[in-house]
Amino acid sequence: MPTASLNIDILLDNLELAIRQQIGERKLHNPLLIGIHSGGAWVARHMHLRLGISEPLGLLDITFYRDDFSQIGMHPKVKTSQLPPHLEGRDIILIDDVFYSGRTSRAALNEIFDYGRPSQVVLAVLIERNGRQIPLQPDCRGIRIDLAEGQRIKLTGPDPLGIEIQDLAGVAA
Ligand SMILES: O=c1cc[nH]c(=O)[nH]1
Repeated sequence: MPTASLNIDILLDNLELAIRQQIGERKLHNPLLIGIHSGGAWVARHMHLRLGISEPLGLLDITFYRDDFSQIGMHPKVKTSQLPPHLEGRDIILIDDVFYSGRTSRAALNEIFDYGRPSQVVLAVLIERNGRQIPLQPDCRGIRIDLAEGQRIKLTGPDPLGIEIQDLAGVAA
């Protein structure tokens, strides 16, 4: 059972504003938007439209870059990464839905740097929650929330329809 719901449109508005500020402050030139599969891809699609960027959106599947890859089973569901061949010197806005431990962002950065050496990378997330495990943090966020132990953020599809804070104790296994 959800204990609270978050308004997606308000979070998307906040994130768009925060990204526009970063573009100005850091003087991002012709930024390339990259969404992390799967939750980051829909957020990135919204930002891509809202910011009116004509270059196709980049998409990143971090499965092979996960630090727990050896433990995630024999048949991981892998989507293809779609990135321009040259990231050298580019200004990149890397987008995810939820920032939690920081490990997904670490994996995404490693993959990006294997394609080339960007000039700048800005990390933008719809929701930043507590629980960081490594020294990375987003530059832009739609909201920052502190969850209690045993709570999680659940995005309900499609696209998504809703964002709920759930008590894990109330979620069927
Ligand atoms: O590398 C990663 C990415 C997400 N979650 C993990 O535990 N490790």
